[in-house]
Amino acid sequence: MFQKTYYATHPDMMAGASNEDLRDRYLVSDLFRPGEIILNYSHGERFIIGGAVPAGGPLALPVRSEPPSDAGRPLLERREMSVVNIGASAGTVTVDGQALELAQREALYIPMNAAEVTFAGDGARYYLLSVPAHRALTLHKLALSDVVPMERGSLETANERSIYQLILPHTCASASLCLGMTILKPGSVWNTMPPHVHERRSEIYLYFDLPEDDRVFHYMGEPDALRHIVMANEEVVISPPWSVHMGAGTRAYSFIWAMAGENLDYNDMNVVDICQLS
Ligand SMILES: O=C(O)C(=O)C[C@H](O)C(=O)CO
Ligand SMILES: [Zn+2]
Repeated sequence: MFQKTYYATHPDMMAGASNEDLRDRYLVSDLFRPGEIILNYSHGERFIIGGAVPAGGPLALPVRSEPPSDAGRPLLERREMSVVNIGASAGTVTVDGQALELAQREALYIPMNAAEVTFAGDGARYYLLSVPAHRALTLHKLALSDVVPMERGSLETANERSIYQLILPHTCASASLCLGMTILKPGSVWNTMPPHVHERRSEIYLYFDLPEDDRVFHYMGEPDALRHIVMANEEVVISPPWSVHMGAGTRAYSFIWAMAGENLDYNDMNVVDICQLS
């Protein structure tokens, strides 16, 4: 059922890790294949990280195949899910018979216990994230215009950006999942600068809106032992709780950040001074 399983890691492994080791453990590629739903499994917060591209016909979220006692049960029986349409065209997501149109950059929160979820629309590209949940909340569609963005950074420091908090307690109730989209202004390339760590949550970044020949240099690791992974458009990186997560692109781009863990407090983070990085 899963393209790949990503295991939880200890920061000690970073010192001896080659670039290939880092890519193998933290980079999630090949998520968006026409006509398929691709799902990956991370032991960090038990995130499912996926993509659905319904070219040629609707796609249905698969049912569980393991363990045998769960076989055939809905994937979301004990999970919640977010869906963001990063494609150029609108599409329709149907949840237990309720059809919702998602325009470009619109998001959907699907509560625990949804049994049948289908994805439709040529030109739509759905980014999927799911984490375990302990209660069923409300199906909720979110547009960027529904939230007041946090304006951060400046053009002078090449990090001027708008942070849209889409799934957080003040915008959309969830059991454990937090999600937002950050859009860099033209001429700005740095995200999350100065960076931070949050010991009580893991975070997942999907970089998109990046031309094919451009790249984002994503920095990770403990603040005094930074490493980087070179990332292309529509690739995902997993950030363990002990790692900073920040990047500089060869031009402006957008990214979707998502977290899960101990709490839903966006501000539960330790900001690191730039001069502490090495
Ligand atoms: O550009 C930023 O700064 C971000 O978008 C940071 C993320 O929201 C984040 O890391 C939240 O923990
Ligand atoms: Zn963060």
